[in-house]
Amino acid sequence: MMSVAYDFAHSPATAFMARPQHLLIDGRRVPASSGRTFKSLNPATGQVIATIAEGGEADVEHAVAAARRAFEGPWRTMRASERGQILLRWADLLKAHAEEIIELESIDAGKPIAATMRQDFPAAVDTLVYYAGWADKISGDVVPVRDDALTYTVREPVGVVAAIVPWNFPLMIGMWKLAPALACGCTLVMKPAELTSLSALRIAELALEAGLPAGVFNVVTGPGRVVGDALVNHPDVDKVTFTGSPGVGRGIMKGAAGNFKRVSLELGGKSANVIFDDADLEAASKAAASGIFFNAGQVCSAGSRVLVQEKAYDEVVERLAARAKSLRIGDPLDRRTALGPVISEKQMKSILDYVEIGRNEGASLVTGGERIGERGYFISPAVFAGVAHEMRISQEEIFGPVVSVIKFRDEADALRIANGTAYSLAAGVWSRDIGKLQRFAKRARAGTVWMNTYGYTDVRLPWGGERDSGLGREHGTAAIDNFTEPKAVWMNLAV
Ligand SMILES: NC(=O)C1=CN([C@@H]2O[C@H](COP(=O)(O)OP(=O)(O)OC[C@H]3O[C@@H](n4cnc5c(N)ncnc54)[C@H](O)[C@@H]3O)[C@@H](O)[C@H]2O)C=CC1
Ligand SMILES: CCCCCC(=O)O
Repeated sequence: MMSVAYDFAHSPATAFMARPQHLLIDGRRVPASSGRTFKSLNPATGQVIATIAEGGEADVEHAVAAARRAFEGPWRTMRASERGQILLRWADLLKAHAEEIIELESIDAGKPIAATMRQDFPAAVDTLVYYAGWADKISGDVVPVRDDALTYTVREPVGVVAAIVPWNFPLMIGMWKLAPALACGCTLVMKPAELTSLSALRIAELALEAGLPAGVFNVVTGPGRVVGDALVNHPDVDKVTFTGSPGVGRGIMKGAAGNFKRVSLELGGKSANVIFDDADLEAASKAAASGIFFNAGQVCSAGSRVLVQEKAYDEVVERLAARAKSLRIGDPLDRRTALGPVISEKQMKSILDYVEIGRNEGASLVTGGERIGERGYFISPAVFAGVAHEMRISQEEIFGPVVSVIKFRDEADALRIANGTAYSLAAGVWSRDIGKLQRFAKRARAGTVWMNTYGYTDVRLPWGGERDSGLGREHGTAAIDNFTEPKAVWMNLAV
């Protein structure tokens, strides 16, 4: 899709970033009411790449009002098949602008461009096409209750949705929220993470080109504690769909109580990747390395704990360290790069603090865990061995390229450790014994379990967890339930 000789300096993405990045409300790019802006930095260089409108409460008010008008007007009254056609046209436009969008996302989020091309962009388009197909297939049932009545159900769009998106997969996770909500007939106000606003603004422009009516999809950029908070507390927002930290998630649940708006939360993770000593250790170690170092470990379902049975422990530690040392670290726009920077100086310091914590707790740092260079936010991939289950680096989400390798005795011990954190988003298990695999999957507290593989997601399967990993599920039919409300109808047939 993108040749190595691609000229980024004169690319459409560079031209887009050079424009003042206004909000997108009611079909128009408008400056923030306050006129204030903030700078967006390239995590690979620390340099300013764009000037973004800093939305505030007044802008949220305008956006929610526009979304309400669009919901009560063109979008809800449009034929569902026509909604689906618009979403398909949007998908075609995204594909026609693939290079620009991939470049934008890679620069803005510091993502290795080969990964954005292979994972983020295709997953976003697949999600949009999948839910475009759903648009005219959301139906209820006729439920025969009594002879003198016609009783049936319908599923109706929940209304105006606030979508609050994190910085680790802005395009993909943003589309996980956008596509089903729009297919169900809802309208949205999206608040991208302030660190990664660009792809949301660009795809919103393309949605208008595809024929999405003004006001159906609005983007208000700006700080979470202002714009996000205003959306969560807004009385005319019917639903909040959020992906981010458990702390913010708790605040959202409290704010939503005002008008009992619906809430779905995709939060943190500290997923265990469990390797029994009868597993294919080469395959398991390779997948375990990808499971933590993909996206520089900034993945909620990252396999940040690798649990290894006693006999295989030293070999797996050795293999993981070798993989970590072999990763090509560098410019996200270089297709050969495997590991890019983490998202910000703040995140880099947080991760390096955890490396110190691990050392001070007595874990053994086998490799990595240091800042690379002075430019950008690069951290060498870290492998900790001798990690005890109770250590902070085994209990707390680091959200960076740091893996804790923990030894276990038997199946019961593996399950106890795997289930022994506040999270339950995902888990992996490796063995040649199908009984072990199934017994683990049956008891693992995880929304997703991978057997002899790790990390895959697909919009057709439910995604999410419980406790500090969230509330509810995204994807598949779960998303249709998220963005619609069932209504029962009784029609009297008595003469
Ligand atoms: N379960 C999942 O799929 C994912 C979960 N995460 C979790 O998110 C965290 C990393 O992402 P961050 O952006 O640092 O999380 P964050 O919670 O700080 O921010 C996420 C989003 O919430 C907004 N926000 C911040 N404060 C807010 C408030 N008071 N009210 C409303 N919105 C607010 C931010 O602007 C951003 O758009 C990690 O804890 C990670 O585990 C991240 C990605 C995926
Ligand atoms: C490729 C899988 C990414 C899932 C989104 C997350 O857990 O951060």
